[in-house]
Amino acid sequence: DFPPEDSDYHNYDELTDVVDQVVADHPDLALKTSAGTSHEGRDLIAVKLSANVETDEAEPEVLFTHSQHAREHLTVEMAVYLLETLTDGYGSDARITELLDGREIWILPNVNPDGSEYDIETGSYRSWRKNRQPNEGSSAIGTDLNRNWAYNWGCCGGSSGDPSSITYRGSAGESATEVNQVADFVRGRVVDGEQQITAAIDFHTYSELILWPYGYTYGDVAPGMTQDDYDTHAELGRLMADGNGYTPQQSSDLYITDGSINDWLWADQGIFSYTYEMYPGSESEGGFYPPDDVIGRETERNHDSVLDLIDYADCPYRIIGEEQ
Ligand SMILES: NS(=O)(=O)N[C@@H](Cc1ccccc1)C(=O)O
Ligand SMILES: [Ca+2]
Ligand SMILES: [Zn+2]
Repeated sequence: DFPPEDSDYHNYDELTDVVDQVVADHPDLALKTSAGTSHEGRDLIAVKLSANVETDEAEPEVLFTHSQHAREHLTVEMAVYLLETLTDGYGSDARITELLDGREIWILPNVNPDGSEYDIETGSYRSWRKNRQPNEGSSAIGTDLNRNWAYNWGCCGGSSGDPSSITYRGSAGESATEVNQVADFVRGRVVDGEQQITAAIDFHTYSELILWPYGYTYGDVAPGMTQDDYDTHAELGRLMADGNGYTPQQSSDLYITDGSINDWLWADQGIFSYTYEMYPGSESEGGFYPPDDVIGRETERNHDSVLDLIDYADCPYRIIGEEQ
């Protein structure tokens, strides 16, 4: 479990309890389903939020994923914040009500539960990042989920081929159990040939950044990314950064990565895709393990920015004045 001084963080069982409570309190707005099972057998929880949640309505869909990286526990708290705020606010907050009436929101609050539990199981943090899947021919455990997505996998020096590296890309795209199953979940949202999810945020810590694709190349435009596509990503990224004070940039401005979720969501599925690197801005402010007394402030900080993404999900190109 978490160290006693950080008891406000949710371990996997406590997260499950929160999900079950939210669904029990709001059965017309929240539906618990599953994106599959982790390597060690934990449920990859998926929660759908929408008015008339039992019905698959013709409404734009949005995807939020959390905790690809095990030690980035504040991202699970971000999911808890969204689950509670978006349901409790329905009927009282005008903007939340409007968005739940016209959108279908998928929250996957922990896509690497094995890694998260491993990081805290001794009561002292292990700085674990990867999943807990063994690697054939090596004693080193784990794949970096955010280098295992199958668009331009391993193309460009943005990941490692060494199983002991913390950025190990796996043996092939989607070789990681959790990546394969979340990718299947997303592919499952293609209805009559059209991907219903139009926008996504993958939550990480830390550095206070909003990142958009591509990560595999320094170029703004590249195959599958026109100038309009790029400008739309950038303008929506900048709008969201206005709301939370993070720094907006193309992810390759940080460093080149290959096999990231953002590149796959955009290039393979046509989903406008972002990474939020949450608080803190630096190692000196707590790095991957900020104290639990910042959870309330640093999750609420993203309230307006997240609602902006949900708002624009009907047609992200609106933000550059295009219909497309
Ligand atoms: N959370 S982090 O410290 O691992 N940083 C992320 C940053 C990142 C996220 C998405 C695309 C490119 C880069 C990473 O996957 O390296
Ligand atoms: Ca609905
Ligand atoms: Zn991360």
